[in-house]
Amino acid sequence: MKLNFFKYQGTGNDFVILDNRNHEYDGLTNEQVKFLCDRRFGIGADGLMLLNSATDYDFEMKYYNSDGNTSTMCGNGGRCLVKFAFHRGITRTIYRFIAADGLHEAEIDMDGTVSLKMKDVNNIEELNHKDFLLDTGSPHYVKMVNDVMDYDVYQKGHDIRYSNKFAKQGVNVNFVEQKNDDEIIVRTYERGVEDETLSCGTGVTASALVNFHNEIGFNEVIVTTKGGKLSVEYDRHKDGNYSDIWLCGPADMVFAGCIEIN
Ligand SMILES: N[C@@H](CCC[C@H](N)C(=O)O)C(=O)O
Repeated sequence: MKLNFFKYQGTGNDFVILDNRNHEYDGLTNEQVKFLCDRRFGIGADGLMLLNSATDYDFEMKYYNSDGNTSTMCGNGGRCLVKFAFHRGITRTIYRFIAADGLHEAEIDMDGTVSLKMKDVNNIEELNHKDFLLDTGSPHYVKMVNDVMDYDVYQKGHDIRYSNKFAKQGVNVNFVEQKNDDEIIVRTYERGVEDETLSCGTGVTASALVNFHNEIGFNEVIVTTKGGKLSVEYDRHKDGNYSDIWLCGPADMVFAGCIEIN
């Protein structure tokens, strides 16, 4: 089968995207997804997305990790898919699309920045004063550390991800250093890639929520990742819940091509 693909990246979190509005790629197998994401034998990416058509929405986002399995929400992927939809002629002031965790809204700014509204977050489990567990569309473990750039993200991330508590469902593991009240650095070990990626949108969101600077009301946290900067805006409520969470940053096409797969 010949496949027309598009490669996008959002702060270095990279994705193969297929336009599946005419159901051309409905039969894609997990093995084929794994092959397409392979950095040596395939195109190379952290994940693959299908742009599906959807009644009542602008489109549907279907997400696969690079291990070939479908997964939950991907924040950087969602932002890239909105830019892709725009490039494919779906132009909206506010996009409304459906993903594994429900409805998302998104906007593309004049400078090309894509802002994506994430699901509300109601439960943050504080394991101790440095370790937290929450779901921002995908499950995330957030660990506050010092000198995150010198941290062994692969080994420590792997240890937590494969610990008894998470062995079955898996978890993404974020290591976070606080720079200022409203600035953090985040490195993430991603489930389904089973390695560190340059950036993880749902992980950046989770890390920013844990690091609020205003206990009640509006917060904006600037997040540095290995692949660039993102910002996360949100409202924190007195019951500790979060709403109006927006993940904002660049999302760009890298290249497009055609590949033959078995
Ligand atoms: N890179 C993503 C997260 C993708 C899903 C994750 N690997 C999982 O399986 O939970 C992001 O930008 O959020």
